[in-house]
Amino acid sequence: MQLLDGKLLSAQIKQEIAAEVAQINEQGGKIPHLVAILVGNNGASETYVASKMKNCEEVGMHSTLIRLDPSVSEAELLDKVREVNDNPDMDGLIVQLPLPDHINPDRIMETINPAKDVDGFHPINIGRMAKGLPAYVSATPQGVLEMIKRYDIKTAGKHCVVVGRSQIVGLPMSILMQRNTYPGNCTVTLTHSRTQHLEDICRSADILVAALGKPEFITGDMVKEGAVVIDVGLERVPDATKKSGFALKGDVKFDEVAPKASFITPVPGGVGLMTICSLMQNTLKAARGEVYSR
Ligand SMILES: NC(=O)C1=CN([C@@H]2O[C@H](COP(=O)(O)OP(=O)(O)OC[C@H]3O[C@@H](n4cnc5c(N)ncnc54)[C@H](OP(=O)(O)O)[C@@H]3O)[C@@H](O)[C@H]2O)C=CC1
Ligand SMILES: Nc1nc(=O)c2c([nH]1)NC[C@@H]1CN(c3ccc(C(=O)N[C@@H](CCC(=O)O)C(=O)O)cc3)C=[N+]21
Repeated sequence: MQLLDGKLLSAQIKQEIAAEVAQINEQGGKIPHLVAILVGNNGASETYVASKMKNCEEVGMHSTLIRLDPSVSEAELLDKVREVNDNPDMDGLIVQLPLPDHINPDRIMETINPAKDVDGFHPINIGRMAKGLPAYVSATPQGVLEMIKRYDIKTAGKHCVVVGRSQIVGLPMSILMQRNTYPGNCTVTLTHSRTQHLEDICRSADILVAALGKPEFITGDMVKEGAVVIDVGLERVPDATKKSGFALKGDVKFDEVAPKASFITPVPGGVGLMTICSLMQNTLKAARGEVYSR
């Protein structure tokens, strides 16, 4: 079993990004600037957004956090999004999910300028990604692809099973893995809560991507010997022995699954760190006008 080490990879990628930002700086170019909008004060969201901002600063990029009250109206949030769209200094914009129930996330995502949509959530980016055209790719699936590439994992002809069909993780993951490029060329099965015989389908996976948000759902008996196991799940479960009062759990029961897997991601220290790297890579592309010229 080999660990897919998100800590190691993300440190390497951050060095690469830092070198590129330094070069831009020397040449008097535009320093990439990522903006995050955080509505309310959900504990997990606070942590992730803070980490995104901190990572940007560490690689020499600019970052701005816009905090809004949970009672903010959809119209006010849309105005903020348009303000960032219109600010030429701001290259990338993420609106942290989940949003309060009174705000329609689709309306927000459709209002973000696709050229600044470093999350890859705008329908234009999802459509372009599906067609294999230049696009911002959803950060988590892009981070998973980067891991597969950097560990030189073979994907052509393999059966890839994705558990979970969310628009931000499972669905784009399945589209990317079936494309006619590396990493891809898999035969993909996309599963969800209505899937029958899920255990059997998981057992037939050469590459298993768990993104359902149910702590330790994937057990040892659901995994084939030698499978590549990617755990996207990240849940806070109460744990009195921890100072924070919670432990972080993935969707995979690591102790049971790891001995059977050829490669496996840990949680924490796996996919989450790669997600942040993807956001910074996308922001760099945005500042350079690589995907869309601005
Ligand atoms: N590491 C990272 O960077 C990131 C981690 N995450 C984590 O990944 C997990 C998934 O997040 P997200 O995609 O947003 O989740 P969602 O809750 O949006 O989607 C969950 C998906 O899993 C499916 N599902 C739920 N229960 C089952 C089940 N018992 N069997 C099969 N499928 C099931 C749902 O099916 P249905 O469609 O039928 O409801 C749905 O498609 C979470 O733990 C989240 O915290 C998320 C984003 C980034
Ligand atoms: N618009 C938007 N874009 C997102 O990219 C987005 C989002 N909304 N909503 C929530 C999910 C979740 N997400 C993570 C980011 C970093 C870690 C991460 O850094 N994880 C570390 C540390 C975990 C910890 O210590 O809490 C790890 O897994 O090792 C995890 C999860 C981005 N998301």
